[in-house]
Amino acid sequence: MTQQRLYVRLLMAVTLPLILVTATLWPVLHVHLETRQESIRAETRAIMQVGKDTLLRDIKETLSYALAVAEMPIIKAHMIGENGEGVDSSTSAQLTGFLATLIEHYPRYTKLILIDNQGSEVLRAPVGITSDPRFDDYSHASTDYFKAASQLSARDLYISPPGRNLQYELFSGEVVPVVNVATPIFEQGERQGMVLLSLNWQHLTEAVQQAMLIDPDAGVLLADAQGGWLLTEGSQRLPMIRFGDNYARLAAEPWQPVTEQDEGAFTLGNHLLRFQRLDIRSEAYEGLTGRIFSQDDTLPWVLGVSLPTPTWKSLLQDEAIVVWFLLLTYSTAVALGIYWSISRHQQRKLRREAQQQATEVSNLYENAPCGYHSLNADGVILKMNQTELDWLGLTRNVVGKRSYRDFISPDSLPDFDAAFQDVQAGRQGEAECTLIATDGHERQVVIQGVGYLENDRFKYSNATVFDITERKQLEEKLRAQAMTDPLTGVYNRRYLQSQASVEMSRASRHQTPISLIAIDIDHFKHINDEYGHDAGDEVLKRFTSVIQGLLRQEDLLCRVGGEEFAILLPDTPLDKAWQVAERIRVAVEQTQVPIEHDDVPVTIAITASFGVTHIANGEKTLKAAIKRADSGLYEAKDAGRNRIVLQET
Ligand SMILES: Nc1nc2c(ncn2[C@@H]2O[C@H](COP(=O)(O)OP(=O)(O)OP(=O)(O)O)[C@@H](O)[C@H]2O)c(=O)[nH]1
Repeated sequence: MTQQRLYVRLLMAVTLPLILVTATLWPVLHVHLETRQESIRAETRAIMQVGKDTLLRDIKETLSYALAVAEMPIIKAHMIGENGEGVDSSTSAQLTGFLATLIEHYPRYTKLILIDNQGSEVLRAPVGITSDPRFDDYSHASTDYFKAASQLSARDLYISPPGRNLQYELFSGEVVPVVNVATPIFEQGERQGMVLLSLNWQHLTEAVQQAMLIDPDAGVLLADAQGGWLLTEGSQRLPMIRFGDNYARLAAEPWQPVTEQDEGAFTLGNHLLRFQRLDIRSEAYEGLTGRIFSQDDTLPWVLGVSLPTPTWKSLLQDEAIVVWFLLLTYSTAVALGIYWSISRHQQRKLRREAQQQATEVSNLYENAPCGYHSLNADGVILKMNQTELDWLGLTRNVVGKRSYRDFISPDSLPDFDAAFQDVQAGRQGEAECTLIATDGHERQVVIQGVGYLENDRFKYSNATVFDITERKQLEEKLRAQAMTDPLTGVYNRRYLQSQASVEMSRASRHQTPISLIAIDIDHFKHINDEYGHDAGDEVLKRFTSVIQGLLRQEDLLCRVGGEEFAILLPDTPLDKAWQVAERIRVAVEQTQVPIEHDDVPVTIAITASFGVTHIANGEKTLKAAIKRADSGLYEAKDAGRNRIVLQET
């Protein structure tokens, strides 16, 4: 159970910090990601603008260039000459050189041709480059630009679709697409011919691409209205696509949204694609030109740029420091969590063990086989264990209210007070006392106390209380056994000796008489011999019982030998002692002791002989008195037994 709780805590320690740290860092990272996404959007906008500017600038320059050529007086004059009285050969050579210089100066133009109204070339630069490798007769009459430009007014322009139809140029064996720009030449209100200026489309698109690839991750898209790919290089997503391929078919997914709106941006996979449709006919050219014509189905073009969008993965890959910080934060949080779980588990374990120990100690204290208590300087109970409370029949309410002395028997109080004084002085104190419970029950105890002092001032005492009642009772029993005869229960000779000196000195002090009777059962040997030893024992018991029934409390009956007894009679003169002896003699004589002999009930009659003497004041020991009494006893035996003989001192 405890182990399971530890596992749950460890699980929480791992998951909770992860959740908390993630919850804290998530919004920050999210904002960071959004900022980066926003910056990517802004970057695509900027790249688009650069691309668009580059494209339109080159187109615009081409248009201006074509118009400028058509407006040049020398060219107009040359065309009038061509159409009329003829041209001067030197002027023609001069013009050819001039046009060749123009083309050489601007390498992005592949050719410049002056064409008459019939479609025949008048002049071209550079000389030797045909409009198409398949043309031999230099006639442009069937071309799209000738047909279109023949219909145009002054300053109108025709732009052919890039690389459409036969508008290619051959450079060093490589065919490159071109855009043909044609504009009519008017002079004196008459159409004198047209100017054809071919723009190297590859040159233009490379310039556009170069401008747009300011971010090496950028991908450039340029397609015509039909989805024809207008770049010489492939795109990032379609590296194999080449000029003229059908982008709309090869990349239907991004193409679809492009056809639905003029401009916009959308996310495709992990790329952001921004696009804009450009119709060069409607772009403003600052009033330089008249109308601009082209083939309707190829315009507008679509210019686009794609940039990889930041993802969580790319964000973390780019932000190595953030990743390390995150890992450090996570591992620190998890480590702290694990440390917290384990230390808490250990703490709980230690607390549980401490509680268990405290309970055990408390149980030991409360239910110890001895009493414990603490008293203040006035002897008032400050603390008492359950054992002692039970002994005294008290409840805990007594704490702080009752004095411990209230439960000490009056005869024990001096000993208790003396011991308590020792304790208050900082010494060990010990006293044997009798405790009296609320129900009057007495208990013999030994109290061992020790005092606690602060700055030599007594604060409280701690005492251990041992119940010695049983020991006392045992001692008493042993003491009684040591003083009594085990067969008859009367006192023995030792007790007689010790007690006699007490009684004799008391008699001497109070000047009172004291007497001694010696008794011996007659022919006791015969009883033993006749009926057996057990019967003799029975006689002895009955004999003492009869005598005790005739004595006072203070008289002392002792068995001093086998069948010999003595009675010490305090405060008794000799004549009274004789009367007592006579009373006993008669009673013994009348006693019949019933016994079983050979399974037959029989009775034994007994008699006894007595020697009686008085103990004089001043006699120090009993010895002489015993001797006298014995002497009387022997006389009584000798005289026939069952009689009393007095022996004067
Ligand atoms: N049954 C029993 N006999 C005891 C005990 N103590 C002593 N005796 C016996 O008491 C007898 C005493 O006998 P004796 O000293 O000869 O005296 P007696 O037979 O009484 O004769 P007299 O005193 O002359 O009358 C002995 O046989 C002892 O063995 C005892 O505790 N029990």
